[in-house]
Amino acid sequence: QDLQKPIIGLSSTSGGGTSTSVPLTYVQAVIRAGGVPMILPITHDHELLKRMLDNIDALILTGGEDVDPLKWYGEEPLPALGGIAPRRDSFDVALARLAVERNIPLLGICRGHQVINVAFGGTLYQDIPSQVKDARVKHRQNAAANYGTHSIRIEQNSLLHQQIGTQHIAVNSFHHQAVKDVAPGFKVTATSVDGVVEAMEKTDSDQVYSVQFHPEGFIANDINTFLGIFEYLVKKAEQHERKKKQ
Ligand SMILES: N[C@@H](CCC(=O)NCCCC(=O)O)C(=O)O
Repeated sequence: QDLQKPIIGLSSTSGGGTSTSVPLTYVQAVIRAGGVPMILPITHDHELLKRMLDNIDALILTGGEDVDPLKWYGEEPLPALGGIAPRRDSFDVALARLAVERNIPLLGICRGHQVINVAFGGTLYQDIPSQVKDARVKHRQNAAANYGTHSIRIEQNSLLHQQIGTQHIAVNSFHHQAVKDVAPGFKVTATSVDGVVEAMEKTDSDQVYSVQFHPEGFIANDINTFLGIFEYLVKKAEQHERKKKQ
């Protein structure tokens, strides 16, 4: 059949409960990669959630607030924990679990990377500087999103390696939390020199993957080094769309 451009769902943030929004950089990156962006507003209505997933061909969990440690990985909040968004946590975790259950291609970015890890049983460092021994890399950069400030090393033949074609590159960095215990069924595919997890993928799937950095920040500024991360998702979304039509 004639395939239309696949619809890529983007999890939104609620702006304190009075709005639903996604940074424009995610929208621009999806369009550049050949997809149609669709913002998914936060809801706890399971029927609404399912209808949203019926109408997308892939899902991106976007960046934002810290994840509630007590609710999602059983830790008391440390003084260095940042702002949390409980309603968003529940929404994002439900989206991640339903997407995997329904074989919908899934990409997590920054917070989204961390949400995928806790959604499937992993834990987080609540604050890298106060918790990671030898934390000697600045993970909250004071530089534009289109500029890479620290390097990462990528596992050979990982999805990320296939998507961007290199095993060593500088990335942007806007986070103070990180994956600690990797969720069962996932593997680490990139790290920074201080051992912080910078990318993961599901071991029994080729369409569930996540990155701690922000590839969209480069793409929206016409730097296409990381465009392959989004183009791969769009390709998987096209396959999902084709299967839905069969
Ligand atoms: N709160 C977490 C995740 C940080 C994060 O997602 N940063 C990006 C915010 C901008 C955006 O919405 O993309 C942490 O600090 O580790």
